Amino acid sequence: MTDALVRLEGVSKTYASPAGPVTAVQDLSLDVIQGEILGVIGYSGAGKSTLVRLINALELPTTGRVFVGDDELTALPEKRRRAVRREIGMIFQQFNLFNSRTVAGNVGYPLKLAGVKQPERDRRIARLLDFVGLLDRAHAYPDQLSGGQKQRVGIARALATDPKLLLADEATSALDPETTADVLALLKKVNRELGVTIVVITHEMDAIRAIADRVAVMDGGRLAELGNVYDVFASPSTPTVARFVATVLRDRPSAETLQRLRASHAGRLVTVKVPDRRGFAGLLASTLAEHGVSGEIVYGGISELQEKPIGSLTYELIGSDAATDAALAALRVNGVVVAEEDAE
Ligand SMILES: Nc1ncnc2c1ncn2[C@@H]1O[C@H](COP(=O)(O)OP(=O)(O)OP(=O)(O)O)[C@@H](O)[C@H]1O
Repeated sequence: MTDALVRLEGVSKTYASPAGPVTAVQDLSLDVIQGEILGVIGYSGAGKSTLVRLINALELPTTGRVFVGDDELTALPEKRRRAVRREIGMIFQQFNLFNSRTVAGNVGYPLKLAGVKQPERDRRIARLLDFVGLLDRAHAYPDQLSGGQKQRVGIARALATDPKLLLADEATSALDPETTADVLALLKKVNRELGVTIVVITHEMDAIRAIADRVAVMDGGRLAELGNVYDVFASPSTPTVARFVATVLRDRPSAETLQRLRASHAGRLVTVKVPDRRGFAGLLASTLAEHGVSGEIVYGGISELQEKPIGSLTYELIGSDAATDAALAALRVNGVVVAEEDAE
């Protein structure tokens, strides 16, 4: 295989259900590249969990092929598939810790299963707990820990057997925003310092924005979009993707906001996308001035994604209709993406 650690080729999964067959994943082809953090996002029912179960060999596809490393899961006997599964780290929304075992006991469990003996086991547990910042809680029990600490234990346990691949299934969905940020930062450290390839399954675009290199958007079991996170955020190609992006960037005024803006601004409301290049503000100001149009920012903002600016600004433009049209046309010619907000 090339630089893909996971490869899905034309994968579909159909479940039998009392109401008839349900196709959870449909004709999905996707590579997870060695060393990347791939975000997989989609609304509930989009097929994300099924995708996880197909990658970790808990399910076999109805059609298509799945490769992990050099193994074609779809061609392996169940016993060998189980061995591949043990080499994949998993973390879950509900942490899935043993409440009757200490933190050290939870982290050491996969090592015990793998036959790692004392004192090597203790050494590895200490190293893992140090990595996730919980060395001082080794003897605590899960119910003495916060949600974020529990997920750190989950991450340490998932790393115990030195996996090349970590699957995080809604790993931060049960956490508050601050704790989510900490856990995402830890996942990034796992990726950058240990070289572990990570697939982050989530319905939260914020998580994708924070750590993913690329994002796959699933919609109705299909791959709606796959690309570099900045590109997908900057130019979403389908309405589903645009809705996800809007949840994070909140860069276009909502219908209610627009109504309020209209009540206090009589001019034409126009939103421009902030491009990833310098000189944009100057170009905008000079183009408007040339056409005798004045502009005032009434909504929007600029933030950063993958160290590049992203966002949009809504202007109220005041000038004659003809002059405003000419100014907008000139901006478009110069590559500025301009959208006139609808009257409603
Ligand atoms: N074992 C199963 N038997 C029957 N239908 C299933 C089974 N597992 C999943 N489905 C159906 O397949 C579709 C995709 O489910 P899946 O759990 O993969 O989506 P998801 O994106 O992970 O959603 P959520 O975020 O709600 O978990 C849904 O319509 C679901 O009802």
